[in-house]
Amino acid sequence: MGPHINIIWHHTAVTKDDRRKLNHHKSAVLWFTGLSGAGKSTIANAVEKCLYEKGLRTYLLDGDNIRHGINQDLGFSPGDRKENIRRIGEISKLFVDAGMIVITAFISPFREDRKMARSLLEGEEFIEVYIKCSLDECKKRDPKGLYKKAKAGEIPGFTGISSPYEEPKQPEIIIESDKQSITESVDQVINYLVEKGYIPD
Ligand SMILES: Nc1ncnc2c1ncn2[C@@H]1O[C@H](COP(=O)(O)OS(=O)(=O)O)[C@@H](OP(=O)(O)O)[C@H]1O
Ligand SMILES: Nc1ncnc2c1ncn2[C@@H]1O[C@H](COP(=O)(O)OP(=O)(O)O)[C@@H](O)[C@H]1O
Repeated sequence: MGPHINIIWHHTAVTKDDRRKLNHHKSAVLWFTGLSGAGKSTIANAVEKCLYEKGLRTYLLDGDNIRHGINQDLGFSPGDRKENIRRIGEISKLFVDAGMIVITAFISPFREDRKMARSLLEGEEFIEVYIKCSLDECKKRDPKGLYKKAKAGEIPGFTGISSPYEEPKQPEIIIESDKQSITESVDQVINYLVEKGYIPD
């Protein structure tokens, strides 16, 4: 018997659908995944700004920021990354329930962990966005100098260098950030949301 044995789900008087109606748009999570330096934060911020300017309700969960707060107890072992992604998945679910468009920007390198995050949400609420960028280009960009440190052996288990990144097999959106501009990437995400009926045109 687990610790949940005497805990019973309480249905709320105001529902997710009620909150979506109030917002005039659907709620979902845009789950960005990709190597360090691929452009997750840059594109996620630009997408959020665009959605905000359209008057839509959004919230951005970004790797570095979350690791300063709720996930400050976690490191980068596979087990800690799994727990990181599980918590982000649960937090995303709460925001989706609140009627918002959530954007997450985490490396989330393991397919199984992303699958678990997807399974927490309903059908079309989880939109996987693969920020595809060659490792060479990420190393060249190295916006935080982390690849340099990893190469010098100063960061153990660094994704792409000494820890694997498992590419998504069937993401809803693929952004090739080493081939397309930030503006093109933002348009691609917005067009997807409009075409699939998440947000009004
Ligand atoms: N070992 C190791 N591997 C990868 N990344 C590392 C590591 N140590 C620190 N960092 C910095 O932490 C950011 C990644 O955190 P995430 O929460 O997105 O990682 S994960 O999804 O749990 O794998 C990552 O941010 P981004 O560069 O924005 O991706 C790095 O700045
Ligand atoms: N086409 C592009 N799309 C996204 N980022 C780009 C692009 N071209 C150059 N960059 C730069 O690459 C870096 C990506 O860093 P960041 O967004 O922090 O990546 P991540 O969050 O994936 O680690 C930024 O300095 C950004 O300005």
